[in-house]
Amino acid sequence: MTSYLIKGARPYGGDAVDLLLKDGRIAAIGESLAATGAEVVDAAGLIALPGLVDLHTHLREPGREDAETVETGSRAAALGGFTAVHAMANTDPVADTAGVVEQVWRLGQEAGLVDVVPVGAVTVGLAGERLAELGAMADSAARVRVFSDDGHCVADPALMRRALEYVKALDGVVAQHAEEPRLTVGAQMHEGDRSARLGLTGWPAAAEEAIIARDVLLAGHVGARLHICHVSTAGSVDILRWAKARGVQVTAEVTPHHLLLTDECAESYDPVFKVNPPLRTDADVEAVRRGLADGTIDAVATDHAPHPVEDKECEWAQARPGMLGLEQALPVVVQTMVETGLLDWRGVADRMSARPAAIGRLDGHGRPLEPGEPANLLLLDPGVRSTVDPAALASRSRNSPYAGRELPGRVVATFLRGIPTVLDGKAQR
Ligand SMILES: NC(=O)N[C@@H](CC(=O)O)C(=O)O
Ligand SMILES: [Zn+2]
Ligand SMILES: [Zn+2]
Repeated sequence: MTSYLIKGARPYGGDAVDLLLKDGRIAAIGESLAATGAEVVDAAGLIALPGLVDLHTHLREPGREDAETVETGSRAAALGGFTAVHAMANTDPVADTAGVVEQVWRLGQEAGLVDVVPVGAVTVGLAGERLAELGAMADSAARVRVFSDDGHCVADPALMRRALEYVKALDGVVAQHAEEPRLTVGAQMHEGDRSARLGLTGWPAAAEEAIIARDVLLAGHVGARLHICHVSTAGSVDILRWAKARGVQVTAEVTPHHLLLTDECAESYDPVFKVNPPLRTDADVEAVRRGLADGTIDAVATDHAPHPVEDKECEWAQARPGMLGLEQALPVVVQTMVETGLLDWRGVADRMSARPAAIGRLDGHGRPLEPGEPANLLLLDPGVRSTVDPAALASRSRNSPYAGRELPGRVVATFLRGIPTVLDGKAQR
């Protein structure tokens, strides 16, 4: 097995050191380490961070391989600096049995670019009626710990309570797509002055906040872990802060797009900006940034949602919701959280690696850059700014909301258990 000597990298943006990667682990960190047969990687000026962990990725396989596959999504993830991604369950067939989650897990191992960790559906077929085989998925080779009907809300409160009781026994977590469906019938964008003026049906903030309020009460009552997907409103952050202060075991994520973009994007009527939950107001963006900075929101998760051209290059109302995120997640966080002074590099590592790994109960990911730890890490050039070209992305789909935008920071290399999945900005397989 080849070993690698990374020369002159700056762990967490600190002083330059060498890192020796051997047998899948960080063998040594120090000044002027001897190469002794290791392949040398010049990392002068580059920041080293633990490999990123995504709690929320849509890889579309099985069923929509025209939009993405486990392999193409894994490549996009590695290029974004990720070493593990959670693959959402809203595939076709739905990942609601041990058989499907094991298939996705195996495809991830075969691609070999990131650890693909399947999410199991909460209900059979995401239909919201009967619980899926949560225990069988947890006991399978895929070792599922995160359960979600994402794309749909587990709207029935009695079923949600039952799901929380089951996952508690499995040391799992329910990741809720918080959307009260009766309040979002036909919804197209954030409900406010703009939706009224544009003549698009609104998705009120209260549809998200009502479910979060309900579910933190249920999680507190049951004593189970609850995770809130893609938090998008200031009111949601307030409710989470209240619930955490009361000791409820709730965690939450925010997407890169909700940290950067607002409902102003809908003025273009370009469906690339159509997403669930919708892009919100400036005040909401400010609130989710502050919530991420103070830890009320635990993690950044991409909600990478590839869609083929025919589902996105059409009329707004006909378009499917969702946008790409894996390859630009770190640059967006650098722009919105680091360049604004809201997070330092250790904070980025915490919100994009350590905490998501802990929520997903992943061994071997989210660990600090220290000798003896698994060699899952990335090297970032913080000084480079580049303009996003959707045609150059590794994803099979092109629906990036950042097309034509200049963003800071470029992932130069990613290592998975000591082996480069990305070098010189290029995927290694
Ligand atoms: N975010 C989206 O707008 N779409 C997601 C589903 C989801 O995350 O709710 C998708 O699967 O396309
Ligand atoms: Zn969702
Ligand atoms: Zn999603």
